Amino acid sequence: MFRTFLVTGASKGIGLALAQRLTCDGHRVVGLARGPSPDFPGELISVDLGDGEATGRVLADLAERIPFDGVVNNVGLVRPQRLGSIELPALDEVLRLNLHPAVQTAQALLPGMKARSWGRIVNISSLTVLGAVERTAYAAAKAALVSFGRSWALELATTGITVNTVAPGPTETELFRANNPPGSEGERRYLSAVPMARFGRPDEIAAAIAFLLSDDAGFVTGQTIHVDGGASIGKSAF
Ligand SMILES: NC(=O)c1ccc[n+]([C@@H]2O[C@H](COP(=O)([O-])OP(=O)(O)OC[C@H]3O[C@@H](n4cnc5c(N)ncnc54)[C@H](O)[C@@H]3O)[C@@H](O)[C@H]2O)c1
Repeated sequence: MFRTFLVTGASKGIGLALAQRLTCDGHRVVGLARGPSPDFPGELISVDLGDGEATGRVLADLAERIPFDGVVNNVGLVRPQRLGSIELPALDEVLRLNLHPAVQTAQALLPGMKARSWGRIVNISSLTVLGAVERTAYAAAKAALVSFGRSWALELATTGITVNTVAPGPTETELFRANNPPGSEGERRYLSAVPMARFGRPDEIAAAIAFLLSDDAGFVTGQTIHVDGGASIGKSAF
């Protein structure tokens, strides 16, 4: 069955790879991002998801004109800060951009999904929920997304709407490279944490999300899938 999905942060990286994958599978994808992308395969709407009012207006319009079957809350922001020099406005900015749009999209699309008794919400978390150097705000926000998913899954359990989380490990995207340039200490640290000894590709993360959006995943809810080359189980000492 072909569906219609909304993807936030869709112009690059994991969001773009997901849009391409879903389109290849025959689905319709509407994306939200700050800027245009020549590679985006569907309707890409320009909005700053950090602007709650503008986001609310865009979502109200979309929910009215398009019967969405699901949403992938993919937009995210990292501002590396070490304990001792954490600035509260930056902490708030990271928490807000990772969390507010997820609540807004879920709430905007919920009435339509409930009316059709079918829906999918997938939140994109991160390996850093396990703890990561200089990632206080980011890791906390990503842990909150896992928690959102479990609470929403329970609230919606009898509605036909599932809610799940994908937690990528280090993945070759602009966001990852901006914080961990080639040859940096960060790159070395992340690589050494992945038993498969390589970074993920955006299409590998997209494949796990596509599964959770599918009819095949109809009995899966409240779960977190780690797509991280084994990083979340760690390297065996034996
Ligand atoms: N790349 C990794 O290693 C990695 C690891 C774990 C989790 N993640 C998570 O995966 C998700 C996608 O990350 P990515 O690496 O593909 O990022 P990316 O920087 O490559 O892409 C981010 C996307 O978000 C959009 N975006 C950013 N700020 C926005 C704003 N204020 N308003 C609207 N759109 C905005 C950008 O336009 C872009 O489309 C994020 O939630 C990130 O935290 C990434």
